[in-house]
Amino acid sequence: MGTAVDTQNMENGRKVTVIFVLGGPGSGKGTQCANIVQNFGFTHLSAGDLLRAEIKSGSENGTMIQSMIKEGKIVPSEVTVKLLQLAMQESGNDKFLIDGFPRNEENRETFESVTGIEPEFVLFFDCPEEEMEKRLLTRNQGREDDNLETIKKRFKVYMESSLPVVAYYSLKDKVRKIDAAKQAEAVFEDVKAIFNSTTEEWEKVSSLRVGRFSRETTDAIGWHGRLCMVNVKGDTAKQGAIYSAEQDLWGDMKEGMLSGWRGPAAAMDEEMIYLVDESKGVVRKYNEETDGWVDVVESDRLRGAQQMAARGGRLCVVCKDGSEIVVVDVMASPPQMWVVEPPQGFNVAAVHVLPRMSRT
Ligand SMILES: Nc1ncnc2c1ncn2[C@@H]1O[C@H](COP(=O)(O)OP(=O)(O)OP(=O)(O)O)[C@@H](O)[C@H]1O
Ligand SMILES: O=c1ccn([C@@H]2O[C@H](COP(=O)(O)O)[C@@H](O)[C@H]2O)c(=O)[nH]1
Repeated sequence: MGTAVDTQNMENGRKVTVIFVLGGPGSGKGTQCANIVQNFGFTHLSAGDLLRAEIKSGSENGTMIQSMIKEGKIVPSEVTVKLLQLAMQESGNDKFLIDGFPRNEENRETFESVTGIEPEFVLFFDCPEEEMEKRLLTRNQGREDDNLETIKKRFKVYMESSLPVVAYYSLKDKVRKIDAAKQAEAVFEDVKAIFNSTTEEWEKVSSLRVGRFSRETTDAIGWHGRLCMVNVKGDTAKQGAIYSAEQDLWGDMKEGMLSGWRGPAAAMDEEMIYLVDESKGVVRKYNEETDGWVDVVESDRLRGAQQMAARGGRLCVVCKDGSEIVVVDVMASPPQMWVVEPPQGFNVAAVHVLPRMSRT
């Protein structure tokens, strides 16, 4: 394990991420940790589960741990920290949810000083006592401590010893509080929002089959939750593939969509794909049912179109080497077109349409 000397959050030379998951007994920590593991690639280490496994293993500490758990008391820090360290080393992962620990200030100090690890943040499940009591009494997992007498003791220890740990991290702005009284699915929506906003990482998706796509210039367009990619925009032979984000699957692009992809393209609000046939100066839209492209409007101005953005019923097409943008209002009947020139001495390098662009 790392030490607190000069490395932080290092374990055997690798950087580790630790999130403490705290909350009262029965607040739903274990339930949500299972969801997080499935969605965000963490390893779940429940301190309580590790202690219970230690009892079962017949270790010399087993009897002491068992009586502490029965009384709802906190097992000495060195025992729990050792079990956590070992589990981290054995896991092979570098991202851990440590559930139900630290339970008091001494646990926290021991963990930080022994491992040199500080949590990325603390996920705190806030739940009223009556709700937690109801959940524990109906948990039905054969736990010796899920009886009213021990539950009351656990609540007392939680209030007196565990909440100060939450307060400590709160002062460090590390607490992410969750309303845990909601239905489990709704709680997970809130949990997801926290993880999505804090884990700024690229997630790997399934690979495109090797050789399917040559590494030429690629157009990639988001459309109905899919990503449509072609490797050449113009009139020449090209390859196309479609990735479904929901299924995490790549598939072939339909023949008509691919063969008609003859210039810059853009999806209007992810719904309708438009393109400009750069050699003919024709705006077309894609019809999924017929797998064909339908002419919308034609203009010499659009010949040689290079880039396009679409939003709010309008297309902005970069033409003439960036010296003009042709705006096409495809919602008007018939479609309207006008030219916007960049300031004198400037050329358009890229075009994006911000959400506030309106149709009026
Ligand atoms: N949001 C929820 N609404 C209703 N029941 C829930 C909810 N979340 C979990 N439960 C149920 O409540 C019980 C306790 O949940 P869980 O074991 O996840 O809590 P915990 O915080 O890990 O408890 P402990 O600290 O005692 O280990 C379980 O039976 C679980 O199925
Ligand atoms: O860090 C810890 C975690 C747990 N305990 C003891 O185990 C029981 C059950 O814990 P759960 O988190 O509910 O599974 C708890 O009441 C403590 O007695 C501990 O001492 N230290």
